[in-house]
Amino acid sequence: MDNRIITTDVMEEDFSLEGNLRPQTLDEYIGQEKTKNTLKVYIEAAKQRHDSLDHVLFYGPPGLGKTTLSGIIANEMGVHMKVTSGPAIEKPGEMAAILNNLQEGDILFVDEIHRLNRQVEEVLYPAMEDFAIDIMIGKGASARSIRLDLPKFTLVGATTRAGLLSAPLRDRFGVIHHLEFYSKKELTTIIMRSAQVLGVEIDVKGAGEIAMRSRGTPRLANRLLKRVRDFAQVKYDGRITYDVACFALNLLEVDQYGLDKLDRQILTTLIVNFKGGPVGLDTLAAAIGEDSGTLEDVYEPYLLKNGFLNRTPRGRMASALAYEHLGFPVPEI
Ligand SMILES: Nc1ncnc2c1ncn2[C@@H]1O[C@H](COP(=O)(O)OP(=O)(O)OP(=O)(O)O)[C@@H](O)[C@H]1O
Ligand SMILES: [Mg+2]
Repeated sequence: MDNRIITTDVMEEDFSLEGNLRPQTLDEYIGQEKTKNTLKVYIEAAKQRHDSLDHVLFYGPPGLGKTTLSGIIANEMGVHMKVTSGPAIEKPGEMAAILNNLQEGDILFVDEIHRLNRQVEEVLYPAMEDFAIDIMIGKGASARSIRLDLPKFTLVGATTRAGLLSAPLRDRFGVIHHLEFYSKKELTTIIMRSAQVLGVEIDVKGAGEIAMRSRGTPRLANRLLKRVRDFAQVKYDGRITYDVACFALNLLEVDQYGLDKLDRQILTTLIVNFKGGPVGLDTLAAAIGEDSGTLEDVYEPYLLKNGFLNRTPRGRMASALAYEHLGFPVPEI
């Protein structure tokens, strides 16, 4: 169970937040400029032609705004959005029913689209390409397939693992966008906006401090903001300043780089027990009492991306930055 405050998974407390904090229009959506600008053009063009939008695929790490963007597209196009997810649809018939119930121009949002099973996925091929589904009627020798026309709809797919998407499915998306981690400046703007929505007083330095520790991820920025707000309310006068943000985030043990206790434990173990590595994934996982899959998928990516950890053919190694950040002397090479 991943119950760290810095998890990018959706936590229960996020639900009450996500509704109001989700931007509704492209102009309210902060960052991802390239994606935003191209989407703007496609939406405008489709609207001028009174046509539906091309199928869109968003991929990138959790909590960066894929679901949010999909909602914005529906909003800007003035159409309905039906939401489902890869693991939720088990049978081809279920997918056919969903498609059949769409109206002209509607958006079908499929989250975790890489988790659709093969047969369900195959229903999507003709649906995306020809706006039709093939349905089998009858049994045995008299079985035949009939083609059912669908309204022209837009499929918006989201995935955190683009590599797991099959080629035939990927090729049917006209527009593919990779969402990037947000800069500190963008996250600061997002936090200022969220604070306004929540009715919390905050200054730019306070927002900046939360932004710096949010791992480039808006979901996390909003969650940390909410936690810091609680401290501000109980321990201070309710206003979030730099000092209040530092105080609260230090108590939550989320440091200047957004690393938490477990991240630091991984690096410390690597440095102290294994002389900085290289050490195999399994050995390191056993030393910190975690399973190696979780270590690899959940904890490692952020450490790798930010240069605390290096992956070599002989195993994991702590970087000079890791030594410095944790206050160990950097070894001579
Ligand atoms: N560009 C943005 N500006 C402001 N807030 C944002 C932005 N992107 C995301 N958020 C906020 O971050 C939260 C998470 O976004 P969202 O649910 O869209 O992420 P996601 O990429 O779909 O994540 P997952 O992969 O876990 O489904 C939302 O509550 C939303 O309010
Ligand atoms: Mg989502």
